[in-house]
Amino acid sequence: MISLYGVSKRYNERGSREDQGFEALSSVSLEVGQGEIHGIIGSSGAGKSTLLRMLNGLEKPDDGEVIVNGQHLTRMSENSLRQARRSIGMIFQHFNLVSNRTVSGNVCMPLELAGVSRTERVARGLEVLRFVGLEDKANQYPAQLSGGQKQRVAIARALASRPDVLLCDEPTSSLDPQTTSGILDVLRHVNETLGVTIVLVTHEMEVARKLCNRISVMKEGRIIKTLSEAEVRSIPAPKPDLLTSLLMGEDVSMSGRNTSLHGGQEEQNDDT
Ligand SMILES: Nc1ncnc2c1ncn2[C@@H]1O[C@H](COP(=O)(O)OP(=O)(O)OP(=O)(O)O)[C@@H](O)[C@H]1O
Repeated sequence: MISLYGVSKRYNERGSREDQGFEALSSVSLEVGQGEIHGIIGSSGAGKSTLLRMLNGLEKPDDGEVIVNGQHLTRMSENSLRQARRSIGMIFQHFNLVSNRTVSGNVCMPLELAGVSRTERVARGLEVLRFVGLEDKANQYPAQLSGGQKQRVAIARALASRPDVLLCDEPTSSLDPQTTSGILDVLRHVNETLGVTIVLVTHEMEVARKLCNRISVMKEGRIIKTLSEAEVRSIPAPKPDLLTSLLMGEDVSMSGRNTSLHGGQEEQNDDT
């Protein structure tokens, strides 16, 4: 479904000679299968967003090939690339909604740009809003929504064009743990119900662990390891912190033996 072969990207610092630029991606190769949820994880500046932007042609590599759904993005004219992008949705950390448009107006925007008729736009807009559980917010404005609701609208907007691939750039980094959990549920639902292949960039291992089939780890512009499904499943779940436990309505009394704060349940199991 997605293949990168030897992809490199160099950014030239202003005023510098070309050979003094900074290499954001160094010969990156990656295969993502149809229907997979693939995580890209790494510290700040590792090249995660640059890699993700390669997958819809927003960035052009200096070297290498990018093939998405059989289409060679690196060899396309701008016009063909615009067409190809309709089957590749994207969501962002800060949602990127248009503030003076209603929820429905935001969701229908890509369809307007693609020349879809008004009747069809309204029908598809409602369909995707229903899918993310927000049909009752169709006439509200982004400022009237919570962060989690804004991200659901962004997901609905990405789905309106019926994409094969959804690219997610830090989609939960502005959200609290409970809202994050809800957005991960929506993304799983998108993958399982619609068969959409997902590539998720995050710096939070817990987010990647919960959602992804495989996880590629990036460091200094390279993929240094790709964890298999079995390796991802074997990553231990962290013990919930106090805020998460309180938000989930769990018993966090410090006196009880089985408090989730101290992983009491596990201790009891170890004893038996
Ligand atoms: N347009 C650009 N011009 C110059 N340098 C850039 C540009 N875009 C990214 N970079 C640099 O390339 C490197 C990789 O950036 P990128 O945004 O891909 O990293 P990242 O892993 O997504 O980081 P973060 O988690 O902080 O978003 C960084 O050092 C960044 O400063």
